[in-house]
Amino acid sequence: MKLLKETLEAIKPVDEEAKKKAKERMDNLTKPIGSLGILEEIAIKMAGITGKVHNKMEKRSTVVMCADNGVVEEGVSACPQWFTKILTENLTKGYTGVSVLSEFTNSDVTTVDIGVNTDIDNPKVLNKKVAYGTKNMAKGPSMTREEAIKAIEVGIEVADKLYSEGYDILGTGEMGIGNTTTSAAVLSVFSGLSPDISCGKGSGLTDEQYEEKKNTVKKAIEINKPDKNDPLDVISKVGGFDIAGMCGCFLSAAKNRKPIVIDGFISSAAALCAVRFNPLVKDYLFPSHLSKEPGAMYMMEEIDLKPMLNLEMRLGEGSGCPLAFQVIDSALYIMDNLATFEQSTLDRDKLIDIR
Ligand SMILES: Cc1cc2ncn([C@H]3O[C@H](COP(=O)(O)O)[C@@H](O)[C@H]3O)c2cc1C
Ligand SMILES: O=C(O)c1cccnc1
Repeated sequence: MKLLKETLEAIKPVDEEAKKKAKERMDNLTKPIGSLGILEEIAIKMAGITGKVHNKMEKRSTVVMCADNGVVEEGVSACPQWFTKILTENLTKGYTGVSVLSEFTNSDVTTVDIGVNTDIDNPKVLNKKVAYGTKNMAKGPSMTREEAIKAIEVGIEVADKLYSEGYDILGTGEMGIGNTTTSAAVLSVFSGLSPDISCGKGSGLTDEQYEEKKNTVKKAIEINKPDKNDPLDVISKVGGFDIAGMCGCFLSAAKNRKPIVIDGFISSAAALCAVRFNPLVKDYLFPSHLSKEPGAMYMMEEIDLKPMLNLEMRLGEGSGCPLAFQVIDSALYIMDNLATFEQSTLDRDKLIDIR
């Protein structure tokens, strides 16, 4: 609990003065004011985080938290549970979507076993196992409160270490069969939305299985009665080790005054938990894309953030993060390189601000 407590206490607001200076420069670049939309917002937000108008995000990694979910025994995923272990190992071999996109975008993947239900003997997988999978949340809490704290602290430790090694920006991803079910439960608890709305078909379900998935989430919430005002209670009762670990990464980013990227539905569930721990965390988060999982839109609304892309992706793994790194690079490059009105010998006063 010490690390979590210290981390939460160390989170401070972003640098508003730097944001103001960044906005002034952005509005003085040769373009109609606000015309580069979210790219402008990204560059200004980054200034608030780093305290500098000009920024470069050269060293980047997507941290993939891998864990099994006991709720899989309710038949909430079409995929067998053992897929988790194989897919976790595949992350280190370059066989997954996030691996390929990371290679393409010159970024790393950090694979963490935070709770896969079998041992993984692979030096490229960080062994941070809290337990061999969670319990079935449809029958009782996913994990103990102590395990939830431990898993969040694993996430804080992993991200703290990466930032201290010189990573400029991190992304968050996951691997764990059944984790769209836990994420839907987290969303329903915090938002009050019915599981009929928060649940999607995840990696694929028949209509009949989909109905069962909704019933399972309803049952999990009914049995456990998570307290929406206590994120630790929500994570331990209806969350997963992957969600807890990613939540820890978000908290670490805010503590270290570093940027961090949200991927899809599951990563957003973890971001929502982090924001509920401390609302200041939001200013350190960059949502990459709007997942096609239907609950993703509500997740974004709940966190109150706007994703930068909509590519109708629904893969998870952190696959949106390497793409977001490219968009962020573009935004920062604009800030550095677009000519000012003065350089362009144009008169800014002739423009009308329609934002
Ligand atoms: C081959 C394959 C690769 C994946 N990569 C990510 N996921 C995604 O699907 C899983 C969640 O979906 P559900 O809740 O329906 O089980 C997670 O592992 C997530 O990362 C995958 C799923 C599959 C099948
Ligand atoms: O958006 C996601 O993260 C997602 C959606 C479906 C399946 N797995 C992950």
